[in-house]
Amino acid sequence: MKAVVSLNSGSSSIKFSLFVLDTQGALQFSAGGKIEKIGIAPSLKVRSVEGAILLERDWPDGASLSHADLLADLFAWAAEYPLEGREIIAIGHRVVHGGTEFAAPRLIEPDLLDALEALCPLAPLHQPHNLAAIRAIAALSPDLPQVACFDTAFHRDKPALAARLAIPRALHDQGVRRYGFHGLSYEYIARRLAEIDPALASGRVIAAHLGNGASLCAMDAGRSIDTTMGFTALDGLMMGTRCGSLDPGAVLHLQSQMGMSAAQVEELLYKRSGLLGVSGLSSDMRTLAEAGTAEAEEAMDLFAWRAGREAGALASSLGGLDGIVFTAGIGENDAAMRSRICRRLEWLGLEIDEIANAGNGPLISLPDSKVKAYVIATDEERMIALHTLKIVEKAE
Ligand SMILES: Nc1ncnc2c1ncn2[C@@H]1O[C@H](COP(=O)(O)OP(=O)(O)O)[C@@H](O)[C@H]1O
Ligand SMILES: CC(=O)OP(=O)(O)O
Ligand SMILES: [Mg+2]
Repeated sequence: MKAVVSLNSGSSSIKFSLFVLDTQGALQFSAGGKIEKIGIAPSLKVRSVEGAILLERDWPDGASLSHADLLADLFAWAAEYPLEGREIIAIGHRVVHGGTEFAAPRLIEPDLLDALEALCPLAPLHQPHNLAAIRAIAALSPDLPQVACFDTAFHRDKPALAARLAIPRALHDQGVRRYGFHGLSYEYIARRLAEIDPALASGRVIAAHLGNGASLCAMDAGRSIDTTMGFTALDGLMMGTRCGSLDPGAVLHLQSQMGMSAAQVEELLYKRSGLLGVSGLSSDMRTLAEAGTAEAEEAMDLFAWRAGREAGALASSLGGLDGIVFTAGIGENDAAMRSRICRRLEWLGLEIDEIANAGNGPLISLPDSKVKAYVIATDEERMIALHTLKIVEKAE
């Protein structure tokens, strides 16, 4: 039986899935799992389709373990995994930045890898890990087709204004423009919403991907017309360790008046800001929710305030709002944070159903609410597998 593997290296997690092709040619989930809390205390869990735990590991003192260290462990386990007649025909990867050139999934070739390498400075928490995984697999199985699926692709056709930064035109032409990320997640959410609530899916919806990386996407009839991340995945919402939108004057000040180098500013804004920076405690929302300190509380308040503010901006881009969909680690699991954000959107006509919200939905707005709210689990791995299959079938 043919099978496809998806690998999704996020900033704080590595998610992976094995899908098999059924007799109709549809992809069926077979097994998968994730390594989470990378950089804090990583843990790995792999489950079969029946829910049986195939592997569980914890590294309680593993703050120094890198994506590469953990991937090596994962590959060692995967090499022993009994395929039982399943033949892996391709591996698909989430590649966070496709730049101006790559707007659709692509079969990986050495030239492509070199071009994607050049984009590493624009996604330092992601792109190097994405490419390292591709190179590691190419070394282990040089003949296995690998496919790159870009997080930027879903936003490619947004209106020209939403892509432009207010800087000299020549820089836009050189690629300094707003791209947008989390596209595989938004593409999946757009499809799922069309199945769950087709009327809403054809309207004006904000999808809120709230994980360690966090962004919002304004979708008009399922297409991205605006998003909070821009040139890099540093823009927009406050995140686990990233600052989100920041006065560029602050960056100039850090460099010219406080003597920080470009590398130090990069480290500060990508790795020591966001929830971690404001709480002084952790980048992980679960830890903050249990902390009970004033700083942790303020970090969570700021997260909700910023999400409400950016949602207001996207509602303006959409010319109104019919619904909001929460997804990713925080969006799918953190009822208290969803409630805080929804209450900030009451002025748009959103009335949250606190009981449904406490049960994680899927519908978490009251029946008379003018704006609907849903919780929908994202599945970037399935989206990657779908794209990968299409590319390898085309190449055959
Ligand atoms: N049950 C939960 N309750 C609250 N927050 C959660 C829960 N599960 C995961 N999270 C939060 O989700 C975030 C990680 O999201 P995830 O989408 O897995 O990250 P990544 O962006 O690395 O893929 C962390 O802040 C984590 O605390
Ligand atoms: C683009 C991005 O921020 O991804 P992640 O949520 O995996 O960190
Ligand atoms: Mg993510």
